[in-house]
Amino acid sequence: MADPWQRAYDFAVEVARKAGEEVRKAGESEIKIMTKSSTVDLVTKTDERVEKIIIGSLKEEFGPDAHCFIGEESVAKGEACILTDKPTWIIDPVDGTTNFVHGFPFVAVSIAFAVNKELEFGVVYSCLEDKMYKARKGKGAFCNDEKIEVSDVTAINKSIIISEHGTDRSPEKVNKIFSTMQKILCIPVHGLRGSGTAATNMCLVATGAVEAFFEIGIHCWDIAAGAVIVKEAGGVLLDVDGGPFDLMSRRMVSANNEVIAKRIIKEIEIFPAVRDDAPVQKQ
Ligand SMILES: O=P(O)(O)OC[C@@]1(O)O[C@H](CO)[C@@H](O)[C@@H]1O
Ligand SMILES: [Mg+2]
Repeated sequence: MADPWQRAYDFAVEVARKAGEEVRKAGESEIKIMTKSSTVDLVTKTDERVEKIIIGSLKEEFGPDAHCFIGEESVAKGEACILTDKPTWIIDPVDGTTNFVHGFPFVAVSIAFAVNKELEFGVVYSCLEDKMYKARKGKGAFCNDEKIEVSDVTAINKSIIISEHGTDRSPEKVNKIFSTMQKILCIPVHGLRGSGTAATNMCLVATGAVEAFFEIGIHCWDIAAGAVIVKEAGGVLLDVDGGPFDLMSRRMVSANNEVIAKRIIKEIEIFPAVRDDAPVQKQ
């Protein structure tokens, strides 16, 4: 049977490339920085403009009401962040906005597509490196059209692990994050890393450059596309407590295999994160 979402998948790759070109160009001129949830949660006009370009292109191609959208900047402006059974695009126009404003060379456009709450495909365009990562459910994962696979390492002490520290700098959370990192570092692992973009971090798991990436505090738009890419590259996704991965929970361990994932999970100090789909508190 023909793949019902092939056209959408191919179009997502085109749109991600176009969006990434916009981000790349915008990085060459002066960037006006604004903030969102805290003084270190940065956003720029480029994030907003590129999200509009992506959603506008998808609506033009598939019809204005055919699909639903969850976009980082639309949610920041008050749109709902609820994943239903309807075909839904999950978009982060600039993953790694802090990197973007500083010229730190990892910035990604992340576009995923879910139907019946199941991720069908994901596209991550690491636009400064010009690397197009993509994966379609059941059809493997690719970087610039070359098949990619997770590493086959099962020894945690031969691994590189990625985590990030996020934009919530409350001392209790920062303490838990660094305490977890310290424990993992002292297992010891070969190294700890962080690119500053969850989407790119997941692609690094998918290519086998690192064994795992975990984080509490990420959003669905940071990881939806990467989740398909990791899985299709042969990796695993789990919750930070070892339970099943839940896209809206803001907690995730992605790894090359369950042995590595479960060894990391032993060390993770869990702290609360408000779900992406939690009802918005009225003031
Ligand atoms: O706002 P942005 O640039 O899309 O989010 C960037 C980001 O670094 O924030 C998360 C929280 O630490 C990351 O892992 C995520 O990818
Ligand atoms: Mg992001």
